[in-house]
Amino acid sequence: MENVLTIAGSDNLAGGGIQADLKTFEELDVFGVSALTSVVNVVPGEIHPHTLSSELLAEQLDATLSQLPIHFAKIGLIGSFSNLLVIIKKLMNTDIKLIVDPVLFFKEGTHHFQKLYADAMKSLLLPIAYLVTPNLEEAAYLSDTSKLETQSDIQQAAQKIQALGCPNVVIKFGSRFPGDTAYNYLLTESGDYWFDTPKLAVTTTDGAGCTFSAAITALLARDYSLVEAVRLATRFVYLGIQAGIPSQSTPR
Ligand SMILES: Nc1ncnc2c1ncn2[C@@H]1O[C@H](COP(=O)(O)OP(=O)(O)O)[C@@H](O)[C@H]1O
Ligand SMILES: Cc1ncc(COP(=O)(O)O)c(N)n1
Repeated sequence: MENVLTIAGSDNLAGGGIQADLKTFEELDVFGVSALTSVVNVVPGEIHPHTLSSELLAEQLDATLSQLPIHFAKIGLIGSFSNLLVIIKKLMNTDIKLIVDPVLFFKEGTHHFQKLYADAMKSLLLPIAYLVTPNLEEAAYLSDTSKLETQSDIQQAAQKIQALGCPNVVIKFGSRFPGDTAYNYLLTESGDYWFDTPKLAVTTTDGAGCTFSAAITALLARDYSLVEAVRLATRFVYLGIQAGIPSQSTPR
């Protein structure tokens, strides 16, 4: 069984974050290991992140990478500029493929946006990543585009993000795009692909993005092609949302 690493935050409700990643890895038959960047409390309408020190993150990465062969790592909430630098330092000269879920904008609630760290993600992390999986707001930020309203806007944004140095880009426009269909758009160096499912009229989408990128990571580690991994991950997330349990504060 392949080992797969997630570098992410803890989500107290376990819809997203490291909990979602490890559960997804388990479900998809890879052995998940973790490096925790932060502890997040999701309270109604707000995200309260408590970021761990970069020394602690570095120690976790050293301990894991020195003991286990890892070929794929998923990066979720990083939490600070100094944590981002640690991740780059520890992973840049390895052959580990990095799947980056930017986690700059949460649908679970508002939180303080760190521009220094978001910009460093563009200039330092994406050039060493294999795949980046932004949601609609993150795609707008990373591509410096003010409005993503049509499918052609999404294609152009993906090209701009690819030009930052990351060969593969999937833009998720599930919850934030009007209409009855949830789309994922994949741009690779050899072609582009659309994946769609009906949009579910439910509120159980917390953690959908984390689960999506964790599923792609697990499937890549199991030797699926990128296109097949995105196709299966789209279906996996759809079934997960359908089976989701609403929290008491979520309107039904
Ligand atoms: N209402 C929905 N119905 C069906 N699928 C959805 C819905 N909302 C999100 N998804 C799926 O969840 C994934 C994550 O989308 P989204 O919620 O936009 O991103 P994030 O969780 O990163 O903010 C998408 O790829 C999409 O396939
Ligand atoms: C620690 C942490 N990281 C990320 C998310 C966002 O999850 P998503 O964008 O998948 O809804 C979350 N809720 N908690």
